[in-house]
Amino acid sequence: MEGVDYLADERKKAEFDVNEMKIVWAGSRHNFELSDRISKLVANDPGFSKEGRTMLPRKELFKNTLRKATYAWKRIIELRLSEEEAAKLRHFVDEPAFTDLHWGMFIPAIKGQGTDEQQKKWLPLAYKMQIIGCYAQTELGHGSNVQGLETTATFDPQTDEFVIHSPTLTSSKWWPGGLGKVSTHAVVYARLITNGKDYGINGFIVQLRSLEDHKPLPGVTVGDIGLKFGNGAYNTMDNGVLRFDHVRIPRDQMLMRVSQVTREGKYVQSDVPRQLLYGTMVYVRQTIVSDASNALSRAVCIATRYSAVRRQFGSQNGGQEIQVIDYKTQQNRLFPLLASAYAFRFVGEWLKWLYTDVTQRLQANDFSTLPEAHACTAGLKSLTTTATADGIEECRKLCGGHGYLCSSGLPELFAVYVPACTYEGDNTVLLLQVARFLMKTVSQLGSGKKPVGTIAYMGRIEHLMQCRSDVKQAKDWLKPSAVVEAFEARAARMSVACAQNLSKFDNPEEGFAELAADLAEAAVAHCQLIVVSKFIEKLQQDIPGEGVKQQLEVLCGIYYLFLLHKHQGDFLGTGYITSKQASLANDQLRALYSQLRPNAISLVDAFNYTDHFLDSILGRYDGNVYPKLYEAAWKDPLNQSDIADGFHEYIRPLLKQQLRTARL
Ligand SMILES: CCCCCCCC/C=C\CCCCCCCCCCCC(=O)SCCNC(=O)CCNC(=O)[C@H](O)C(C)(C)COP(=O)(O)OP(=O)(O)OC[C@H]1O[C@@H](n2cnc3c(N)ncnc32)[C@H](O)[C@@H]1OP(=O)(O)O
Ligand SMILES: Cc1cc2nc3c(=O)[nH]c(=O)nc-3n(C[C@H](O)[C@H](O)[C@H](O)COP(=O)(O)OP(=O)(O)OC[C@H]3O[C@@H](n4cnc5c(N)ncnc54)[C@H](O)[C@@H]3O)c2cc1C
Repeated sequence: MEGVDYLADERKKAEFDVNEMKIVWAGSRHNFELSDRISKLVANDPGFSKEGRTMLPRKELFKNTLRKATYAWKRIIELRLSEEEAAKLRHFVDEPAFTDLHWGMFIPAIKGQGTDEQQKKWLPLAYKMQIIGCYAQTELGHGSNVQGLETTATFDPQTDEFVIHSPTLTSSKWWPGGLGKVSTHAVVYARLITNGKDYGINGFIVQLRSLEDHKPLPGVTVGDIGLKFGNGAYNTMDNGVLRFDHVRIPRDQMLMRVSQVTREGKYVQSDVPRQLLYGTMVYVRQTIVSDASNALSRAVCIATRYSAVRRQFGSQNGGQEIQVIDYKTQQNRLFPLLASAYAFRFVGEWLKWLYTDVTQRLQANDFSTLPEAHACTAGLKSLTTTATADGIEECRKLCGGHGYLCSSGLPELFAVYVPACTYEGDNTVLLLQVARFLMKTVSQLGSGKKPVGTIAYMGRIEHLMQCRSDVKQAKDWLKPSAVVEAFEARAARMSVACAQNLSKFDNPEEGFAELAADLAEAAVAHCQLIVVSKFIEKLQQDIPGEGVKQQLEVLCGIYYLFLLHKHQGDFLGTGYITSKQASLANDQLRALYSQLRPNAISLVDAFNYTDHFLDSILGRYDGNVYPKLYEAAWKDPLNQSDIADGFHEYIRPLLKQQLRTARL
């Protein structure tokens, strides 16, 4: 029945002010109002309908995305939306498109690596979308190893140009989003060669297609790399392949903030660190951390609502069966994911602050916090995307058979999300970057250099190496100081153990390669400590709204106690807790699940997602799942006729043959 709220009883159980929680989730009242307004604007516009998306063949799917992306741009202009509003609109349109890379990487690369003059020339064109750009770094043969890229940019002093060339098959650019069929320009990363000397990787703005007829320019071979994982999903994006045959560009299209080549061909290194060339990746990794909470909360919202609607077993005297959300096993799989969505939200907010801070420092030529910013963005990108991709898949399983239907929204969400574990840095490769940072920190402990920021705990290494948990009863695990010390001691001990093992090798690089798996685990421990600490710090702020803070405390407790339970081998193995204390942590975790249960539906309502954005029958706000599932099945193209196409060709002869056999 339309108009009935099947989750109304669940909503009545809430012990907190949901509207205030919506503001906490959004980060501020301003953000809430902005998201609320723009998400409704998109949901109510038929131009942004998602109907039938997963059924479309690739060419139609792609054309439909072009239509939507350009329609979004038209609306942005007509409504005179600000940059912030436009970004929100693209987010709620909810379909990966070339515009993600244009706004998300091409423009930031020019901003971060271009000189003032270059920014003045290129940014106005890009902001008006008079040129469309992508970020062409990865090649067929190399992605993670940026120093191993093979494309060359050789300076020709005769003509004052760079010659961009793909010398081998493996040097073909491969993967850039928006490249395959749309971009007119790219920031291309290539080896800079001048006066016969190779100066390593640099960025260059290269025009690829004519602005008149969109044909590839002479010397440019460009196309799409082919179908990717899942129905619909990331196939809306034209990830591309690109080869250059001695393509000439003016010298001033080398991005020259980090280093320059003079008219005479002299290479000049600025006094900014070379790592700034990687600045766009730091920026995007930070946005990916914020996006993790979007994707995970979306899956959790679907699984939580459906778990309250779905009933199995336990009917007493002909009454209703039990809601599956009341099974402790369901809670133990679902509630830590709900808690993780909130945890990633808050660590994402903090990381945004850290990124803004490092950017301001860089502008003032203070490069001191760059290594920490790199370690935090790399590590948290790895941690949150791994947990989110795994979490979306767990949510699908939490919805039983119906989770496997595309109409649940979960298969497509997973297919779109899972490459986040690979793009913008493979998650293992990124953890090893964090491990290098940790090993460097440990090796400098005796030097008098005081560790600061997220690594400050290493400054208390002597205490952290020998302290023991003083937890005596389950509720002691609710004390923030007990928890932070536990996570600090675990992270510090794992790092120190790695450093001690590394010192046994004559060649440190050989040692690092041999111990890589342990090092990656130490990096995970460090990153989990950051997430836990930032959640606890959030709770120390003034949080208005009846019961809001209490709910966040429950979620925070679930987040860290679940981690403690899952990784208890680390906590026990490093000797910080006893098996009795581990068992008390588990008792407390179960108690928190019971506290969370009546609030579960309202905690996912606080994400304030429209049904359009969720695009899931199982996650509908009103919980009216079964009639809508039934209705959706009949919309499948297979059900357009009672007799399937192919019946006469294949099934009928088979049945006839069986009839003949039966007669024999
Ligand atoms: C129903 C469902 C529908 C749903 C629809 C949903 C629709 C949603 C819509 C949109 C979704 C939004 C999601 C976002 C969209 C994102 C789009 C995808 C974009 C992807 C783009 C890319 O992938 S671009 C390519 C990225 N490539 C990489 O990341 C490569 C990884 N490799 C590296 O980063 C590095 O090379 C390395 C870190 C591995 C280092 O290598 P190496 O050891 O060789 O080091 P170097 O010699 O180069 O340098 C060593 C030195 O530098 C320090 N360092 C390294 N990196 C950095 C850095 N970034 N910043 C600062 N410093 C750095 C390093 O620590 C070393 O320092 P030392 O002091 O010398 O130790
Ligand atoms: C959907 C999608 C969109 C993308 N968009 C873009 C884009 O717009 N622009 C762009 O330039 N690129 C893009 N990429 C490319 C992406 O950035 C790379 O795929 C990514 O950086 C991983 O590199 P790789 O493919 O070389 O993986 P590899 O490095 O080949 O990884 C393969 C395996 O080797 C392991 N491995 C590699 N090195 C090490 C090591 N040192 N130690 C231990 N293990 C190691 C990895 O953990 C992994 O298991 C995109 C990729 C995808 C999937």
